[in-house]
Amino acid sequence: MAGSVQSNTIDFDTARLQIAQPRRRRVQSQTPRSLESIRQQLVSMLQTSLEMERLLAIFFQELQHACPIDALSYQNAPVELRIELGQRGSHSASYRLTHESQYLGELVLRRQQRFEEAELARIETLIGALLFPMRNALMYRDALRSALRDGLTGTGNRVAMDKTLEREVAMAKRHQQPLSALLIDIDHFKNLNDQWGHQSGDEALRSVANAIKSSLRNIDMVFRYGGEEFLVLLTNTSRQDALMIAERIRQNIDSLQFRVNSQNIPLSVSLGCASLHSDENGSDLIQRADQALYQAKRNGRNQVSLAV
Ligand SMILES: Nc1nc2c(ncn2[C@@H]2O[C@H](COP(=O)(O)OP(=O)(O)OP(=O)(O)O)[C@@H](O)[C@H]2O)c(=O)[nH]1
Repeated sequence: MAGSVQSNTIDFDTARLQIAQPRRRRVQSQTPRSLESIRQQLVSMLQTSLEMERLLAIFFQELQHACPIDALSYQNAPVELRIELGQRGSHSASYRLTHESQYLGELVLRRQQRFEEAELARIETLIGALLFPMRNALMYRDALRSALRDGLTGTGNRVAMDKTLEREVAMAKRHQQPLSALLIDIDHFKNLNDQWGHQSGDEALRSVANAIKSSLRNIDMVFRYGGEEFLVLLTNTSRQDALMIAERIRQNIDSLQFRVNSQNIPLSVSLGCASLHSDENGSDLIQRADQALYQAKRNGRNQVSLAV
């Protein structure tokens, strides 16, 4: 049987009205009491978290009492958020969620059977309860991300780095998986600043950060370690593989076309590469990567050095 798509837009202010007047006629003729009690239960459960993943899991679970669905997917491309719950179904109901001019994302509910009109009305009432917590979760996520991000390059900042390093070292030890670190430092960056100005230096930092990010898998993590230094954490990556990745980053930056006033400015980086030993902690790992980086600089720059 062919699937169907039913699309709707849910606006925050409309939803607010809906919450203020929950006994809408079209819903009342169905099962007003039970729907209202499901909604109240949902509202109180949604107050327990500011995490979008958790909110949608609660919504998915509570929605089943009002209208069985097989899958829920949420996507908010501008904030790079995508959450999938359950199995896919051939029929779907889509909702574009907004608050005034703020876009809150797209919600798609799927199941094997077609959605009835009365079911859509129940779903819409419950989505109304989801919008306030969803807006708060997006604000919380945004605040959290800015607190952990370097404003200039969009990479993780030192706070994020310290937290992640500790977590990844613990995970690597628990699962007995390799963990590698790359310390990357731009060569002769002071000259670039002195010759072309601080703003061009900032541009170069952004270009290098982007080149590092695009040389990696999504799960690898990039942090701004200092002024013109970056740290990359490579989960489940052996020493040999880390060396290969380091070399790829070096080449990608070496071949960057970085221009100031239509003049080509050569950019290169030196890299120190280290893999976690079983008896060391995160700062030991970084220290060995730093020593290797120092060696790469001493050996003439624009190269990778592997820690012992
Ligand atoms: N434009 C810009 N420059 C920065 C920033 N943070 C640090 N720097 C500069 O980065 C330069 C680092 O210089 P050095 O540590 O001497 O290193 P280098 O010139 O890259 O030399 P080597 O690392 O030995 O190749 C300094 O001039 C800092 O002022 C920043 O956010 N923006």
